[in-house]
Amino acid sequence: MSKLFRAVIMGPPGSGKGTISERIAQSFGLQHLSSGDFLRENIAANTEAGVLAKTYIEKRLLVPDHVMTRLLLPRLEEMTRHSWILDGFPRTLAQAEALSRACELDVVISLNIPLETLKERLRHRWIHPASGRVYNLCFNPPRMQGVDDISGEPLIQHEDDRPEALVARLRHYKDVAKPVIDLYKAKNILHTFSDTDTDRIWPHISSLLNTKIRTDQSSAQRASTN
Ligand SMILES: Nc1ncnc2c1ncn2[C@@H]1O[C@H](COP(=O)(O)OP(=O)(O)OP(=O)(O)O)[C@@H](O)[C@H]1O
Ligand SMILES: Nc1nc2c(ncn2[C@@H]2O[C@H](COP(=O)(O)OP(=O)(O)O)[C@@H](O)[C@H]2O)c(=O)[nH]1
Repeated sequence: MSKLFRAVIMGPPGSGKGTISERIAQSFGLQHLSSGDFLRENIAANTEAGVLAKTYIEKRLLVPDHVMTRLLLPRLEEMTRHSWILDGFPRTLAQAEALSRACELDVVISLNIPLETLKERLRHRWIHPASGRVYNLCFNPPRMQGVDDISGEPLIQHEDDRPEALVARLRHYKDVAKPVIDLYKAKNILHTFSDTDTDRIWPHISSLLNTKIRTDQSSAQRASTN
C-alpha cells in the first residue's frame, strides 16, 4: 500500500495557490482542500461555524483560530484514504501548531511572487462566488466574458483585489505567515518557489512532488515486504 501524502501550499493573495493546487490535484491525484471553499460551503449550508465565520469574512478579518481548527481538523482526520494538498490553512502559527498535532506533513510549498505581478493578476481576477472557481482575463479566461463556464452564473471581482487594498493585505500576510514559514523551515519541509509565471514554477513543483511521492511510495513498499 502506498503511503498517504500530505502537503500544504502557502503564499500571498494572488500568488497562485488555488491554480497550482488544482494542477497538483489533477497531475498527482491529491485532493485539493481549500479553507476558503470549505468556509463558503459552511456558509451556504448555514452551519453554526459557517454563520460565525461569515461575520468575520464580511469584515475582511481572519476567522479566529479556534473556529478554523474546529472546522478543518475533523475534516482532515476523516481523510484516512486520500493524499491531500491544503490551500489557505494554516494561516497562523496557532493553526500550524494545531495541524502539527493532528498530522505529519511531507511538503510545504511556499510561493514567493513579486508585488507588481500580484497586483496585475488580482486586477484581472474574476470569481464565481458560489463555487470559488477563479478566472483571469489573460491567463485562464472564462469561455464567455463575465460568466462562469460551468453554472453560467455571473462572475464578480473582490473589492480587496483592488491594487490599493493589496499592499495592506500583503503586509498582513507577511506578518502572520512569517512564524509559520519559520516553523516549516525548522522542520526541513519548506520548499520556496519564486517567479512571475505559474507555468515556469510548475515544472519545479512537479519534479519535487515526483521525487517525494515516488520516494515515499517505495519506502512504504519496502516496509510492507519486510
Ligand atoms: N486559515 C484561515 N484562517 C482564518 N481565516 C481564513 C482562513 N482561510 C480562509 N479564511 C477566511 O476566509 C476568507 C476567504 O478565504 P480565501 O482563501 O478564499 O480568500 P482570500 O483570503 O481572499 O485569499 P487569496 O486571495 O489568497 O485566495 C479569508 O479572507 C478569511 O477571512
Ligand atoms: N497572468 C497570470 N495569471 C495567473 C498566473 N497564475 C495564476 N494566475 C491568475 O492569478 C489570479 C490569482 O491566482 P489564484 O490561484 O487565485 O491565487 P491565490 O490567491 O494564491 O489562490 C487568478 O486569477 C489566476 O487565474 C500566471 O502565471 N500568470
